[in-house]
Amino acid sequence: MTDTPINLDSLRQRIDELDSEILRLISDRAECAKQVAEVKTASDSGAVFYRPEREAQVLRRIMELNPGPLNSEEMARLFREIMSACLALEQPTKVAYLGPEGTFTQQAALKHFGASAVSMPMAAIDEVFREVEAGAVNYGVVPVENSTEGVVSHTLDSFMDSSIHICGEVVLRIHHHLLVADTTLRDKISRIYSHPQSLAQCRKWLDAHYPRAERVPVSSNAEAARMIKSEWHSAAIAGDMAAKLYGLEKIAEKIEDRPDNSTRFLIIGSQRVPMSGEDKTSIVVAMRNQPGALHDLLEPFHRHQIDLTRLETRPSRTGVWNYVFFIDFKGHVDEPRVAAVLEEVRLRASELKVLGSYPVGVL
Ligand SMILES: O=C(O)C(=O)C[C@]1(C(=O)O)C=C[C@@H](O)C=C1
Repeated sequence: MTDTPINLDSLRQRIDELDSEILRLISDRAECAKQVAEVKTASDSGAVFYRPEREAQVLRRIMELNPGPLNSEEMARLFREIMSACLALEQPTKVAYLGPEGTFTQQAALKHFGASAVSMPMAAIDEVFREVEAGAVNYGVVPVENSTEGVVSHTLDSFMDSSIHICGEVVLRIHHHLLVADTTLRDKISRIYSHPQSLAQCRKWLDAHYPRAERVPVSSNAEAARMIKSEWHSAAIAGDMAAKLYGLEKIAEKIEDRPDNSTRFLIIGSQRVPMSGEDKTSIVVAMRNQPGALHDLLEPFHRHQIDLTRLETRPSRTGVWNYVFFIDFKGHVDEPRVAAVLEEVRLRASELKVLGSYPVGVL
């Protein structure tokens, strides 16, 4: 063998050299981002620093180019953080989310904006909307649908009376754990706290393992985690963030009934987002209460071969129109075929509101 033997010292020396190179490259990138901010500020008095379409393109490109051995999601997560830090140099980004601290919505905000954004918990979904509308924060994060439990109706209702746009989406795998405090008597658990949706998502597991424990619904998983600190006979169902925040121990992990349990969150803001190349559009449509209304609404989508990804019906609160449909489909309002469909739908509907076109979630 002619190869020099590889030893720990020489490998670490190589890692040091690479780190120096990475450090220089990240610093160069950050300098570039600062210059981008100057260009944006010079060309527009109301400069918009966060660009969801560009971020989606950067992450998709990285995932495509990734040579391994790190997997593409992992690599994108690293770049997510680099971009988050670069954006913070341009402008500190304030993000309101449905709190309290430790909820899955906070985890979604972190996943989407990275750790350099400043995230602020709000007590209710409409408060998140209000903070964004008032300009007190730059963006908001709210849950919209869960794969097991369905739609979050508060969020859909909030869109009906708001001028807010959807700027992005993020999908989070939801893993629930049974948590206890160090003072909990584990063989005496008689009460289990959690958000009603989480209790529902773990119903079968609870039936099998704690059939006699009282299930107590509370306003959030994080609140459940906080409450059990002072009750020796209680446990909570919550996620990793809440467990860490309140220093709780997981006595059973991933107890959700469906392994593919996930929640989709929306990023809301006041800007319209240009095309990223792989986009979705959300609209809300009111139709007259007459036979065939749903068919009339969907027919143009079918004819123009536009993929619907979600269709939700909500009772109209005005009383005049009985049907209000929330529709998500693939495509962006700036694409001619999407514009054509929306023109047709506008003629058939009594009201049509485009909630936003935004990049399909990358991470
Ligand atoms: O390209 C831009 O507009 C930038 O501001 C740069 C950058 C980046 O770091 O790549 C940072 C923030 C934006 O949200 C998008 C991208």
